Amino acid sequence: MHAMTYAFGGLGSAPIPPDVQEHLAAREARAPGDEAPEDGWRDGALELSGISLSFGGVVALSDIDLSLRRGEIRAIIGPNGAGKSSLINVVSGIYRPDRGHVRIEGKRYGQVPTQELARLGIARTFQNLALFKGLSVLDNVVSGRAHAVRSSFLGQIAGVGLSRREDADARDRAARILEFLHLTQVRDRLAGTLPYGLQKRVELARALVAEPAILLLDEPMAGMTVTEKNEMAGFVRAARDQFGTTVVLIEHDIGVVMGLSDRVAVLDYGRKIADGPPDEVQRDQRVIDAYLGVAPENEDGEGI
Ligand SMILES: Nc1ncnc2c1ncn2[C@@H]1O[C@H](COP(=O)(O)OP(=O)(O)OP(=O)(O)O)[C@@H](O)[C@H]1O
Repeated sequence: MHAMTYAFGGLGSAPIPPDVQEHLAAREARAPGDEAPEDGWRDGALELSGISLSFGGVVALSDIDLSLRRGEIRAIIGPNGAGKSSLINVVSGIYRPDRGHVRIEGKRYGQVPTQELARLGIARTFQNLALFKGLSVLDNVVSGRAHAVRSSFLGQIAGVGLSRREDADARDRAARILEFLHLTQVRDRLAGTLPYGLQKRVELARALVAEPAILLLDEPMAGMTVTEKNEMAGFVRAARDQFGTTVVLIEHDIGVVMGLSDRVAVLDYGRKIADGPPDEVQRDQRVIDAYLGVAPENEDGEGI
């Protein structure tokens, strides 16, 4: 059998370490339905049913249903204030919906227990950078393993209370994720000194080192140059391809969204107005009216 490799379509490749191969094999071996299905639950990674959420008189989300297949990249798009971040905040347990529930791997929650997010297999990045700017890139990424070690993160940074085995394991995994995301060269730099695009990539590394089944990305390409966006899109796709991660992506750059996503859900004033493959969604008149503003095809019939 040939060795598994990380492939980046033109960005190079690296061998997949044995423990990651084991992780992938275990995930593949898990039969659909192993997660104690409840009333009609099938083989999805994440499901939102009838989610409604208001802030005072402002309706942020209205009766949202959303079902994610394992390993899909699912974009959530829509105008400013449409409810995209609120949706991610419901999935990550920051907001409790007024109505509806979230199912993660078949288990149903009125409010997702946010302190147990990592244990539930969910990691997220934030719209605004949330790195420890005064720590090295490596230590930032190691902090993404905090859920997996017994000692506290502060103890870990201080080098106190962390078993040598835990420390070695966390650093080893962090180093491999840094290699996966082509960040090895900057691993000892203070995170706050890196260019913005690289800091966003370090955030992705910190989320991925937790080996999440579901990755929530809130505008991971905001403020990036075109080149940085393309690189980031390549890394998100590579993570999905290599680890089977299910990705929820909030992104305003329609070109990136349409090129990267398997399916796209569109929100407008808290309602879901479309949900389907990119080519279908970008031709939906309601989506054009509410968000895209222009027809997706130019006179030559080429897509955007
Ligand atoms: N914590 C909050 N308190 C009060 N109102 C809120 C809160 N969070 C969101 N909202 C309101 O809910 C609505 C949806 O906001 P949300 O941030 O989810 O939209 P969005 O689609 O992510 O927007 P953007 O693209 O600008 O980030 C908006 O009207 C917003 O003002």
